[in-house]
Amino acid sequence: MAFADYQNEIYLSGLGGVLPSFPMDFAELEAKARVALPPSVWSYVAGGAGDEHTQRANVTAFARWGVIPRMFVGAAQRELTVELFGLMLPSPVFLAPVGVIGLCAQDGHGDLATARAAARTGVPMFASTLSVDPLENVVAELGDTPGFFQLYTPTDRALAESLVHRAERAGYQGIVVTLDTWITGWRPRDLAASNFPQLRGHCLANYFTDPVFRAALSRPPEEDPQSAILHWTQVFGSPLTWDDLEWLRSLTDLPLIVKGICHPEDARRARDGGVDAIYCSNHGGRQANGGLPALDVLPALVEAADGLPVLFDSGVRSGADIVKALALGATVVGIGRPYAYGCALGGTDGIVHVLRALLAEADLIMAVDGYPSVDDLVPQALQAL
Ligand SMILES: Cc1cc2nc3c(=O)[nH]c(=O)nc-3n(C[C@H](O)[C@H](O)[C@H](O)COP(=O)(O)O)c2cc1C
Ligand SMILES: O=C(O)C(=O)c1ccccc1
Repeated sequence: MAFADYQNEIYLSGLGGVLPSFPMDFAELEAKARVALPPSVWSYVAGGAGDEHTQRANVTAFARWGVIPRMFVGAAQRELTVELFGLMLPSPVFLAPVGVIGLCAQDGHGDLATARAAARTGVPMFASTLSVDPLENVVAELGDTPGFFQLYTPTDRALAESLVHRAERAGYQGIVVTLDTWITGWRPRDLAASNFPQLRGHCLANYFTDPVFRAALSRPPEEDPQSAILHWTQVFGSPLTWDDLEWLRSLTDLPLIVKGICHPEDARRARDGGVDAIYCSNHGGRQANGGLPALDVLPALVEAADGLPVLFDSGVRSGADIVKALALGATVVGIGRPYAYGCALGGTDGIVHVLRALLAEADLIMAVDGYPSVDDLVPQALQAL
């Protein structure tokens, strides 16, 4: 079934008198999620660093590129499958790690909702360290769809090892180490409301169930959550240096991906240090304001990665954005806030809708513009505006 078929499904349902239950564009999705989410979750998810200039720039960067239409191509069938670490993925997108996705679902189990959406669409899930449900329970919902575990490297190396080995045993297919969030960026929306979900004990299940984390506490988290939260603040983030890469690499034989890379020299060094993929991202502008849009650094990173896969996220809001990121060299493209909003509106169904809508649009652009496969999406398919 082609991704574009979602369009036919929607029109056919309309002929039967059934209108779509979910928004068809990002602006409406965001507006409805704002109403659906508790204010504290909304501000955490929607907000970013500083005056959110970088967050907006991530989005507007896409508008500076245009896809050049080609005719007489006859792109009746499109090929959107991609290969990543020997896995055949049905589409070139993935669900980026979103730490509070658990809180976005009406039932408070958004990590499970995301895993079920991944299972239904074949879109891989990158499961955050910060989840409502433990990583073992999340991967159990994925069926045959691959899961990757995103690690926030704790200061306690034994805890890092424990988390990675749990992820391996549970069946994750790779480890993503996020480098840009060992400390929290300056986030005015959250500061104004003194709102930081983890400090209220949310999304800490992976720590509270971890034997190494628990061994460091004098009383278990179930009896004394405040002390457990305090301990979490002490171990959460480690300011890694290049000297730590060898240790990170030694933690697992699974594919190792480093997230938050924005400089070609960092991509080269990570490559030399033995990582399996580079993940180009500025964390959706949540960490440091005043930075470059992630899309603008992508081409140089792809060149520096020298054949290693390059994962990309930050600012993807439409199928057109997916097409452009692929053309600029991304191997796979990460969806962030849009699926959190889908989760807010309809749990698993809402996330499945967001993914299907994004993929249908990408597929239809490839059909209309004459780029029948992901391999045809090269920089020459775009013109800078
Ligand atoms: C609410 C929220 C929580 C996030 N939590 C994590 C996380 O736990 N780990 C991580 O590596 N990235 C996290 N991210 C960053 C995303 O993986 C991704 O880089 C970002 O959402 C991309 O920007 P966009 O959503 O604006 O497209 C989070 C993003 C949001 C919006
Ligand atoms: O909110 C985030 O983006 C996030 O991933 C995070 C997690 C822990 C501390 C600070 C930020």
